[in-house]
Amino acid sequence: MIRATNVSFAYDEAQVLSGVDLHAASGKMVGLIGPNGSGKSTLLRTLYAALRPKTGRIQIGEDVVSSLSPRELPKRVAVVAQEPSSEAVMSVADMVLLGRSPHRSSFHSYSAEDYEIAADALRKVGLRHMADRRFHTMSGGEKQRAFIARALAQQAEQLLLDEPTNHLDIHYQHDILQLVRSLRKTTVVVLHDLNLAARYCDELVLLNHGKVVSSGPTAEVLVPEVIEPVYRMKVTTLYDEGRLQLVFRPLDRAVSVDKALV
Ligand SMILES: Nc1ncnc2c1ncn2[C@@H]1O[C@H](COP(=O)(O)OP(=O)(O)OP(=O)(O)O)[C@@H](O)[C@H]1O
Repeated sequence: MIRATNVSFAYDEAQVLSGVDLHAASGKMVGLIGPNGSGKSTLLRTLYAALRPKTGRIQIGEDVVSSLSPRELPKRVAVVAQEPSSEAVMSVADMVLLGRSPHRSSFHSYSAEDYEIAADALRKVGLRHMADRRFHTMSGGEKQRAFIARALAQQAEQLLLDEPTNHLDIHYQHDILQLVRSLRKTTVVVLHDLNLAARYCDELVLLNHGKVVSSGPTAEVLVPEVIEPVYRMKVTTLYDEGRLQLVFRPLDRAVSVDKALV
């Protein structure tokens, strides 16, 4: 379980989050959505204690996140963040094995079980055949899948993902989110694509200007009257094989300028 209660955060003087609440129940997948700059990544960083909120509280299960030691935290929470492209010369297998670091004791090498878990994680993201490749020679999409494999190898019950479908083609966007969903971990995932959010998330939290505009079951948040003013787009909802999908159209500029002048 992950719970953020009344979280506020500012970079220097600039207030970025104000009184944000988020709850991901055990085994549920919660999507964090909102326009550019609305505070999604900042909120995610507070969830894994990379940033300390000015006010409010973050709980992972029964524990306040700031009380977890640097060794305990990665056993509880695995993160796939927006990473700067790494030029580190290591094999894909070694990169994924890093996910096992929190589980091995200091000065001990990886166990046979660690290698098996890392191999299994690579298999799950479809990269087992690339285990010996140099990580820095992989494509953006392959790197992204390797980062997800590293998070899987961590075997944490909580999973935090910041735009995990970045760089992935349409097949792997769905493939990765299907995989994440099948894991039944407690997941908070930042997504820009509202149709991916519609398909894979149990619940959504919609941020705008650092505040929660709407939260709850996916189909209750993804309604035109909520989405249109936040994204400034015309939205039509439809059901494809029983699944909610959204179709977007730019607002008529003339109409929106007229409205702004009224
Ligand atoms: N390190 C930083 N120092 C100062 N301001 C920052 C920093 N990181 C982010 N910001 C600002 O905080 C606000 C929220 O940024 P954040 O990255 O959390 O938004 P986001 O919703 O994830 O955006 P995007 O969808 O564009 O990735 C933005 O105005 C951004 O410019």
